[in-house]
Amino acid sequence: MNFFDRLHDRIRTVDSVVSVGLDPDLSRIPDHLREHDLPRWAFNRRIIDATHEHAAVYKPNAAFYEDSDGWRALRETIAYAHGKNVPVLLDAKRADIGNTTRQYAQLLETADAITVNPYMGRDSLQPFLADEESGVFILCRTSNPGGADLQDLELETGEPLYERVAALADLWNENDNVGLVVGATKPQELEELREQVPDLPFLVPGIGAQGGDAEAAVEFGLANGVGLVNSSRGIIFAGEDSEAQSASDSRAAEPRDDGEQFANASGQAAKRLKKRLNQYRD
Ligand SMILES: O=c1ccn([C@@H]2O[C@H](COP(=O)(O)O)[C@@H](O)[C@H]2O)c(=O)[nH]1
Repeated sequence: MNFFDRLHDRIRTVDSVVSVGLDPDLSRIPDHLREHDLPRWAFNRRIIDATHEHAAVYKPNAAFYEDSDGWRALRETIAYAHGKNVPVLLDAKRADIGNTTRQYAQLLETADAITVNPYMGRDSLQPFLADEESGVFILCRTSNPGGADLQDLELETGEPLYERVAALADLWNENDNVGLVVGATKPQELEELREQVPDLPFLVPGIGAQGGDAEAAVEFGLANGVGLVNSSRGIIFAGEDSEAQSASDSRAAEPRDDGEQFANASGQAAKRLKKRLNQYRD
């Protein structure tokens, strides 16, 4: 079954378009998990237990796993997410010349979908595009301020570069497996791109910590009800405040702190986000 059909089913099952970003910054993982063999895996497992009922996908960003323990943690994380029936979109932003990009495409043997960088052109994406079962999200108009440096450049036709990327992505979508990455910090561009490519689902990052527009993310991010709105730090580190509060409470009174409030807080944050985004769904 094609990735977007699987995603459609998942969205319907959990009534959610929330992509839970698994970016386990080691400096922010709760202290009591640091003694584990693989702290990032210990952290992610608890986050998955707490959030899976609200997750349309998990989106680990490869940047947080690019070392030997990290790759082990990522493998465990993906297998565990699959055990909960949640697809995994690996935010890896890959692509390279032919033989190298074929190596990168092997990432799709474990993940269900991947983000790729279109800068090197079609041949650099070919092995991803050819994988009919997997989803391929092409960076189009990213959420960061510097995204304008190249993506907004006006071509000789008058269109900005990101619109050309969208047009090419539409052309390359021969296997119905292509989506676009468009930041929630760019609501106007989201709207224009939705009009330009009505059938391509978007992955929309940039709400929460980056201050993007959640309503526009839903209104324009979904194609025929399928698309994803991502939050990473806003969900997985939602417990940082409550951990601090609980530490000061336990100094003041007695009690118990099993150190797991961060997971409960992430579950609550995912549930709240799902509810908020669902207000804007048809
Ligand atoms: O344009 C883009 C493309 C990717 N990202 C990634 O999404 C998450 C966002 O994290 P938050 O903590 O919710 O801000 C992160 O992995 C980014 O690398 C993006 O933000 N913008």
